[in-house]
Amino acid sequence: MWRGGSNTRTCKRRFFSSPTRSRHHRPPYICRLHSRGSQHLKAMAEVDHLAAERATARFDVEEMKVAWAGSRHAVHVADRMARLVASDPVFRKDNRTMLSRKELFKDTLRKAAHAWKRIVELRLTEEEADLLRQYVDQPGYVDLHWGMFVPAIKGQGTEEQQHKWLPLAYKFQIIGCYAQTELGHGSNVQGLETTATFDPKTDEFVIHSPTLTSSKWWPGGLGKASTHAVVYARLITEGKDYGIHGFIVQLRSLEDHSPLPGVTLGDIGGKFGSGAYNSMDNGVLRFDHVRIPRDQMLMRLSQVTREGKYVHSNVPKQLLYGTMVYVRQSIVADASKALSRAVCIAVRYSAVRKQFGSQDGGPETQVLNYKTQQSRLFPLLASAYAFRFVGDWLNWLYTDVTQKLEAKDFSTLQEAHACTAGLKAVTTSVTADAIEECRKLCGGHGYLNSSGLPELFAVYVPACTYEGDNVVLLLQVARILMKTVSQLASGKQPVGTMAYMGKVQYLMQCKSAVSSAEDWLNPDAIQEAFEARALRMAVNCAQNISQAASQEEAAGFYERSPDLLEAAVAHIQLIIVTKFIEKVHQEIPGHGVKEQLQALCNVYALYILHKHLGDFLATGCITPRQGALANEQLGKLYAQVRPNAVALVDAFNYTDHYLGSVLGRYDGDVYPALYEEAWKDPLNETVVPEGYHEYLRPLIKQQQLKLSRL
Ligand SMILES: CC/C=C\C/C=C\C/C=C\C/C=C\CC/C=C/C(=O)SCCNC(=O)CCNC(=O)[C@H](O)C(C)(C)COP(=O)(O)OP(=O)(O)OC[C@H]1O[C@@H](n2cnc3c(N)ncnc32)[C@H](O)[C@@H]1OP(=O)(O)O
Ligand SMILES: Cc1cc2nc3c(=O)[nH]c(=O)nc-3n(C[C@H](O)[C@H](O)[C@H](O)COP(=O)(O)OP(=O)(O)OC[C@H]3O[C@@H](n4cnc5c(N)ncnc54)[C@H](O)[C@@H]3O)c2cc1C
Repeated sequence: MWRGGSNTRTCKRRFFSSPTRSRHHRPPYICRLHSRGSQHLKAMAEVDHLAAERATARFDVEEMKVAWAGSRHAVHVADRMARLVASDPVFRKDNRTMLSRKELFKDTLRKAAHAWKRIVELRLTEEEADLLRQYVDQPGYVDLHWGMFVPAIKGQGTEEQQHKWLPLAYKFQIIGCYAQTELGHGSNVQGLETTATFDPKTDEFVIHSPTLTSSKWWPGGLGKASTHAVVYARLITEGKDYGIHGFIVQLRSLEDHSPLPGVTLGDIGGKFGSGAYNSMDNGVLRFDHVRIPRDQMLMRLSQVTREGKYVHSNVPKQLLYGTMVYVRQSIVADASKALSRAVCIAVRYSAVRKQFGSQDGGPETQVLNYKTQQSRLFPLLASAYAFRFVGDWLNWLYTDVTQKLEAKDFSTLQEAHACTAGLKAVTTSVTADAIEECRKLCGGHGYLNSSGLPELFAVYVPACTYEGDNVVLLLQVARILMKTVSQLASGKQPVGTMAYMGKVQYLMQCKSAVSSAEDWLNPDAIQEAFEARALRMAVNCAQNISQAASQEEAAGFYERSPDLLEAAVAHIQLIIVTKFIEKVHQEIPGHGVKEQLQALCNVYALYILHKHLGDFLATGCITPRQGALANEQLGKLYAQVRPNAVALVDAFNYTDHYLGSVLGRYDGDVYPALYEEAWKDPLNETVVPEGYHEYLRPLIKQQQLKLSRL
């Protein structure tokens, strides 16, 4: 009966109804856990398997938390919001990868509604509410509502339009998304096909999808949740096409959520990975001559009059792309969060995990002590800090540019575009690769969903594509670099992050003075090498483009685009290194904090130098011997980081709930957690699997019969 009987009865039922039998069949460790109950679990949680690691830290972790978060206030608020989420059962997420798409989506709606309820009940500030949503940690329509719909109206709507629409959005009386990308075009915004044709007879725009490829495709929150969208379409009036503009369009009834007449919409289907980004309803949308009032065109930058006359305000057209610039800078800030989560898991687990080295019966070696593990992991730890600080700086730049734009000063628009596009591209590419590297650093267990790493990777990796494909964005940076190089001859001094190019005479011929490994600890030596490499790569590209005299400049750019990509990366890496060096030069309170950040800054810079040694050598910035010295110094820095590694990831201040990883647990008690987690899998709900009677038993019986006939 037990073995051959119903296989749908659950283990849980059996365990409680027949303890003797269940104990016999249940894995021994689980029996022990259950018999001792929560008291035993609590006692286990009090054991800190990483205590010895924490004791070796040579700096004040609490002060490092402040340096990471930006202020004592930021640590405090983040702490409070993280705990609020972690202690609320509605925000449970450990079962997420086992939910079907429909269950996952409903769970997302539930969490979003509950988060909103808590935000209102507790009267949370905007800062607190943003953090609460971050710690809920499940992509959903609210990200696009707050992250793109509201900013698009703020940035491109007139005062009047903001007055009308923002209060509705703030109170969730409407839910909005950002509908730009189409089936046929994403990167090429100017190639979008949806039309918005003005009809002066009725004072309306007619929104239409003329082709299959003009179907809106990808917008998050569109598929099932949004009632409204900011739709990007070609504005046509008086028979003329004025290019892409934004329009607020209602999609669904506010009574029963059904699509409005002429609107066809739905979800575009399952995406990469289990759980992961499948909580988001990325959607498809088609319009069949849908009419909207004229005042639903976002009219801050340009207007259409009652008579149908097109009027463009005296502002750069690129302001239309403002929402993307805003989100790109947020994505840079987000990169350090995703990367630090992965690194936190990999560092803690590497300190717990032991392999080899106990021939004489002594303890095995912690894998974190292997030099190869350190050389793969510590640069990622350093990158997490580097991205954090460059993200803070980018946020400052964005705020500064926004204030200048308000005052009709457009001089820094190009700088904002180059920095947001380039940093978005580099930080997301590195982070996506780093999460996968952290998975490998955790060996086999990293491949389990319960490690948290597969889901983190699957959620994160589309960041390399959305908000601008990374290659397309780097080519934008390259174009600006080429423009800057070409202006050098005319004596125009570059500004902002391009200012170093003004030292062209010096940087084109300078030779590094480094003569010992320690010399690479000098920030001036690092800065000079990175500046010379970036400038020489850009100038080489510019020369190669202009030398192809038979070609148009655009054709030369096209031909040289792989090299241009590398020049853009070099320029962006220089910005990251520079901002890290500037951060370390500041006053940083707390015992040993500055020293640790100094070490991480050097790790970051010398790791990039080592990894891209070819660039540095090919451009003649340093000699092979100096390259070898940099690598020698890097090894010494890893040894310096080693005793501080666990404390450096503790400084991220992540709760176990937010990390969502049995390998990254704060207490390092990894093995019981892994073991317990396995038994939660739906496959383990029955001892005999579904399908046994259909497929396994007949197979085995058939073979037994054959054997018995022999
Ligand atoms: C929702 C997020 C919430 C919170 C954020 C927090 C964290 C984020 C976490 C998760 C994100 C969650 C979900 C993701 C949602 C994703 C949304 C999307 O993907 S929306 C769609 C995004 N689409 C794109 O990014 C398209 C990319 N393409 C472009 O931007 C343009 O087509 C491109 C710049 C490539 C080309 O533009 P084009 O007009 O064709 O011109 P050209 O290259 O010739 O340039 C002309 C001129 O303009 C300058 N320029 C270009 N862009 C900008 C800009 N943005 N700002 C300023 N200036 C710009 C360019 O340099 C050139 O100048 P010159 O004439 O040479 O001087
Ligand atoms: C998870 C996710 C969420 C999204 N959310 C939204 C949303 O909310 N709203 C929205 O409007 N959109 C959204 N998007 C769409 C996203 O913005 C686009 O997918 C993105 O801009 C890339 O465009 P594409 O898909 O057209 O890529 P393509 O441009 O077709 O890229 C394909 C390949 O061509 C290469 N390529 C393209 N152009 C060039 C060039 N000029 N030079 C060299 N190589 C080139 C790219 O590097 C890439 O390798 C989302 C996408 C994803 C994946």
